[in-house]
Order: sequence, then C-alpha cells, then structure tokens
Amino acid sequence: MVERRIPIAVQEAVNKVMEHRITGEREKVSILNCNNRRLAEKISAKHNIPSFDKSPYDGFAVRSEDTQNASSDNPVEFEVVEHIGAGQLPTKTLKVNQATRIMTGAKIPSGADCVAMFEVCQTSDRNNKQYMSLKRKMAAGQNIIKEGSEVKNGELLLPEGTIINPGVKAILATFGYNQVEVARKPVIGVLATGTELLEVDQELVPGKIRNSNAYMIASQIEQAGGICKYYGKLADEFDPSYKKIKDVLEEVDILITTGGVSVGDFDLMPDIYAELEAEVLFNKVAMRPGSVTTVAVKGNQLLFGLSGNPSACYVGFELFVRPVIQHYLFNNNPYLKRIKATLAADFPKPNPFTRFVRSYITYENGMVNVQLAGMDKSNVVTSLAHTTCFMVLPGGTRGFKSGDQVEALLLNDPIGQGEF
Ligand SMILES: Nc1nc2c(c(=O)[nH]1)N[C@H]1C(S)=C(S)[C@@H](COP(=O)(O)OP(=O)(O)OC[C@H]3O[C@@H](n4cnc5c(N)ncnc54)[C@H](O)[C@@H]3O)O[C@H]1N2
Ligand code: MOO
Ligand SMILES: [Mg+2]
Repeated sequence: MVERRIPIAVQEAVNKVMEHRITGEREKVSILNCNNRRLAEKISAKHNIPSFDKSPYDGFAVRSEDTQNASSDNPVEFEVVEHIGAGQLPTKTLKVNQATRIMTGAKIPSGADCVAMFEVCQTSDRNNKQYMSLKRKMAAGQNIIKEGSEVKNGELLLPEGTIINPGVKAILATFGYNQVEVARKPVIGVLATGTELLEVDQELVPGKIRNSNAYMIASQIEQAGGICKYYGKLADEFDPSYKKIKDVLEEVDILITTGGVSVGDFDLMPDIYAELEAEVLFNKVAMRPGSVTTVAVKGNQLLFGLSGNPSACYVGFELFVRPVIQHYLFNNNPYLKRIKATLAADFPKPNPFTRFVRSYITYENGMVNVQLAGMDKSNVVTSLAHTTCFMVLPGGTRGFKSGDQVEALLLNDPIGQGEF
C-alpha cells in the first residue's frame, strides 16, 4: 500500500527549509570582476563627496561681494590672476576684484565663493594682463559644489547583500575599492534521476526523453547567484545512485536531485534519504505543481528532491532553493517579490492546493497584468519559456476570471522581499 503523505502548507515548507539556511562566506574579488556579485561588507563613505569645493562650470571664480554693484549698465571688471583646470590646485587667494579662470571639476580657489559661467562674462586683454567683466550680481555659494554636499565621510551607503550593478561599482571605485568583499557563490550539485533520461546530445529513442530538468535547473541556479556543478544522470538503481549522491555531498554546499520523489516503484529518493540518515523535512506540500517536492537535511547540507515533472521542478526551485541561495548571498530579502496584478485571462479550473501558475507580466494603460504563459500542467516544459512570474491562486478556490485581482511572485527580481 502506498504510504499516505500528509501535505503541509507552502509557508510551513518554506519555513522548514529556511530554518536550515546557512550564511555564506566572504571572498575578496577585484573590482574588475565583481559584476552582479552581492556585497559581503557594508559600504560607508571613506571621505566626503566631493572631497573639496569644486566648480560645476567653466568660467571665472570670484568673490560674490565684488559683484554686488554689477548690472547691465554697470559692468564690474576683474583682473584674471590664475588659470586652473580640473586636477590643478589654485595657488592664489583672490583679493578684491580678482578672478581665477576655472574649469568644470576644478578646486575653488580660496577667497572665491561663486563661479560665473563663461557665457555671462566678457574677457579682454590690456598691458599684458587679462581681464573679465561681469554685468550681474552673484550670490555667495552660487555655482559651487560644496565639499561633502553629496555624501559625508562615514555615511552608510550600501548594506551587505547589495547586488553590484554599474552604479554600485561607481561607488566602489569612488572610494578606492579595487578589491571588494563579496559573498562566495554557493556550489550546488545537480543530479538528474531517471532511467528514461538521455543526454542533450543523444538521439531520441523510443520511451526515452532528454534530460531537460538539469539544464533548466543549472540556469536557475546561476540566475539565483549560485554555481551549478552538474554531476549527470542517475539510472533508477539504488546502490550506484546512493553512492554517487554520497560522493557528491562531499563536494557541494547544497544538493539538488530531480525526479524520483513520488510513490513510484523507481522513485528511489525516499530510500536514499533514509540510507543517508538525512532528516526529511517534508515530502508533500499543499501546492501545484510541485506537491511531491521533498527536502531533507544532513548536517548543514540541504538536499532538495525536486519533482521530475519539469514545471514542478522549476517551481520547486524558485520557492524552496532560491531563498536559501539568496540568504547564503547575504540578501536579507531572500523571497520572491510578491505583487498585486490584474488577471488578463480566465482561469476557471479548481485549485485544490495553492497553485503557482506560470505567467508573465505586461503593463498596459497603467495596469500591471498577469498573462498566462501557456499550458499549465506539471509535466509541461514549453510554457516555462514564457514564464517570468507565478500567479498565486490560493488552495480551495476556483473560477478565476479575467479582470480579477490576483497576486504574483516575480521571478528574478534582484531585490526580493523579507517574507515569503
Ligand atoms: N500514484 C501517484 N503518482 C504520482 C504522484 C502521486 O502522488 N501518486 N505524484 C505525481 C506528481 S504530483 C508529480 S510532480 C510526479 C513527480 O514525481 P517524481 O518526482 O517521482 O518524478 P519522476 O517520476 O522521476 O518523473 C516524473 C515525470 O518527469 C519526467 N522527468 C523526470 N526527470 C526529468 C528530467 N531530468 N528532464 C525532463 N523530464 C524529466 C519523467 O520522465 C516523468 O514523466 O509524480 C506524479 N505521480
Ligand atoms: O507535484 Mo505535481 O503536483 O504534479 O507537480
Ligand atoms: Mg516518480
């Protein structure tokens, strides 16, 4: 008689998995190859930005008090005493009616408290001297980027877990992080079980299928920020499967197997977990697809037994594996971003369990819409190609119609959220 499995709620299953989450390690990498890594150190300003009063324009630095009588019919004349470009240091302190010719980004000379742009200045030469005249008043601080006006030394700018995007990299370079501490990527072993499986480069033979799950999971792992180590296929034979899994566990942080977790004669994973003396956290979840997703733990290693059905496998990864990877990568918002959206098509079928419907988001006349990605069966693989979110239909509901407000979990949102 087949064992009766008692399904647990999705939230409970997620909580059980996350009880066994581990925080990753740190490693230093060069700023030249840290794209999309997650910071493993918080970044605070190491100095003021800017670190000196600087000019935002090409023009003349002057003392605003000298310009108070300037007007269109009363131009005020200044002797130009120095020329400085960005990177040069002024050597002269301005006296009454003196000006420094200054370029954008250059340090404001002492004595000056404003900059007049070239466009509003007239220049002239006389007796081997240069002069500038101005027909307008300037206010103190006008056209000056004050030291520390953007960021003050010591200010916290980026928390641990931040993804290094181009803007983050600019901040790292600004403060001289030519090496930066990032979260080490977890190494995730992948094994696909099933005598029916062929490798991608093998010709199709009757009764067999190609192992699409492993390649799909490899891509999901990398998108989630992990490193996939693919260890190939396992035929449905206990001893070699057990041995291979035992060996792989020596080399990886996390193990994912696909298939063999239901109640079939060749579904070996339950016995393999038992032989490993791994604690099975659950083997039945009140969800569709993925209801037979099984997760076990051995020591501090999580062993994810994802379903063999491609869509069940895919959903199982996103709900249970991805948050573990995100936490490992110092992301305090490890769960998929959950949004409200409008269903763009009818979805009449009953949802005995919480259903995660493969969908994608469109934005029309200011509305966020959920579109169905295609066939919504656990064994279907093709609709996954169009899937960018899961519409979440609560268990015990049915008869959803176009226009209904629904919730959706966004896949691959880099920020995520703090609770499931
Ligand atoms: N009598 C019952 N039968 C089944 C139940 C049940 O409760 N009672 N559970 C069903 C559910 S739910 C799912 S989901 C599937 C998944 O079970 P397994 O994890 O044991 O998956 P397999 O049996 O190994 O394979 C299922 C299906 O997926 C294909 N497959 C397997 N591996 C791959 C791969 N790497 N790439 C592509 N496709 C793969 C496999 O050929 C099967 O067609 O069990 C139901 N059965
Ligand atoms: O686990 Mo299932 O519910 O068919 O995908
Ligand atoms: Mg099976």
